[in-house]
Amino acid sequence: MAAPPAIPRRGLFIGGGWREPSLGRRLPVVNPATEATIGDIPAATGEDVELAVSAARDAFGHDGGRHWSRAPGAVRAKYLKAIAAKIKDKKSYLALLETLDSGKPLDEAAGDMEDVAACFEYYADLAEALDGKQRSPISLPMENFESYILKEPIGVVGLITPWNYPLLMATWKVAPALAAGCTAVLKPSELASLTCLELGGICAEIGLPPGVLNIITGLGPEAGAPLASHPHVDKIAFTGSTETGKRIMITASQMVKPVSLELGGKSPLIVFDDVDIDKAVEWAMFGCFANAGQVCSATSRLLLHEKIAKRFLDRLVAWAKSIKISDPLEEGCRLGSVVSEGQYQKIMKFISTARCEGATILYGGARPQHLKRGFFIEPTIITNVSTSNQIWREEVFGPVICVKEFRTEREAVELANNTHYGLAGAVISNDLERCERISKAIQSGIIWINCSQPCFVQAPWGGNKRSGFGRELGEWGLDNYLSVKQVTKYCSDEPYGWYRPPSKL
Ligand SMILES: NC(=O)c1ccc[n+]([C@@H]2O[C@H](COP(=O)([O-])OP(=O)(O)OC[C@H]3O[C@@H](n4cnc5c(N)ncnc54)[C@H](O)[C@@H]3O)[C@@H](O)[C@H]2O)c1
Ligand SMILES: C[N+](C)(C)CC=O
Repeated sequence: MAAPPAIPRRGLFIGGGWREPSLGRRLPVVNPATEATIGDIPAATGEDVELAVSAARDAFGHDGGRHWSRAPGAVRAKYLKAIAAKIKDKKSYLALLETLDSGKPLDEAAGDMEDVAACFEYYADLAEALDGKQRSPISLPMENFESYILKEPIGVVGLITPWNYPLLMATWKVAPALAAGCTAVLKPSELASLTCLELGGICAEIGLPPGVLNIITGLGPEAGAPLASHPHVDKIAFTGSTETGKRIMITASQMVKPVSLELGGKSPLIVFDDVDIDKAVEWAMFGCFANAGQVCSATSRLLLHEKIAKRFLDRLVAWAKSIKISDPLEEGCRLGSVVSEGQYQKIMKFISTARCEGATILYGGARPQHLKRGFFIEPTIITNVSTSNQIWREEVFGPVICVKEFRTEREAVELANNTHYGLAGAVISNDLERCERISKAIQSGIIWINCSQPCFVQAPWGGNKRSGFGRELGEWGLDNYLSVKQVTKYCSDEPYGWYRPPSKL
């Protein structure tokens, strides 16, 4: 087992340096796998938000934007590549910090750090390519006019992120925002901020111009809300719960401020009767038990064809029993703790409500007996679920899967769409035409065929319905931070000729 590193004591990262929070307050960092307090983070308030936004605004306009916002994309790409290189150098250390902070298995945290570096590299390439996309001409129906497009950074952006993939979710916003030429204030979740603060250290090491990225930690209402409502923040990009997303949208609407929202989900996985059962079971497990089910796109509603349901569930229970649940630093751990005591209590309440509403806890539903401390929950499989049950309707954000059977393809699609959410969906079948039909019929932003959860930086990510709007990743992720300006030129020597010239006296 890897030896835990000392937790660095960081300040807020503002204007390229570290600052103590204005009110001098700090929040404890608790390792959810041991319940021990291992450090603390600064608790920013409105005063700190002011400083961070002002630093970002100065950096945006500094020297007429020549050093950042109006610099060639190739200049910004150099910094993004340098950040990626540092992330790679520090991968093991950052993964350890992420695990200690969030409870996720060390193998998963290491994978996240690889994805973080890849995301910075990807947006470095898009920043470079942006230069070639400037002044792209628009074809017009009148020859005495010429028009072209400028893609400009939106300005100062507020980036508010959750705890489930702390550095990765921050990177999905920071990398494209910086690639576009924006300057940013990042507010990570108070439940897991350590690696985001380390990103501040990396920015200082590589010499990112001061104020281009500012990182303020603290509570949502105290640090996130003033950022969302700040009149000098030009856009808010938010990932988190649907409830907080609604609040952000209301606040932003007062200033007609653009928002992009990546919110919760309750995604379906449909399994037909023509599949290799063990292969499908593994995807069902990965779809809902990876990261202890704390995944926005978790396929937490499992729809099984009635012909295979019994066999499938027997195998699912057998596979679930074999998951190594342990301290997330232990080698081979596949289920760590959930992020906090609050999240543990919330998940347990979902399970007890499911039981009270008549559902069956087929497997799990409790703390694993061999782990006396830490916020661990067994992988939990719930059957006899009705579509009116809370466990069917609401996002649990824990290692809990609920199951229903279906007879026909139509019934499967109806059940899949029986949700206010629309982030993702998955189908497993050997009939690829059927998979294509279902891909079109499910109302969500992402569909997986014969798998669940793989995520690539090149492909768009985002939801429909109450899972939010806007798309991150890929070129769509860059567009989130660009404003499109039309420039139209009159290019004839002739007068326009709409009005008669005044008669000469
Ligand atoms: N769609 C996606 O891509 C995606 C990805 C990851 C997580 N999520 C969702 O995130 C949720 C879990 O994350 P969470 O518990 O951190 O969500 P949350 O909404 O509680 O918090 C998210 C962030 O918002 C901040 N915040 C809280 N109240 C605020 C306020 N009033 N004003 C401004 N900021 C405020 C928090 O401090 C945190 O930084 C789940 O619903 C999950 O599905 C979605
Ligand atoms: C796509 N993923 C799993 C990294 C983030 C969603 O919570």
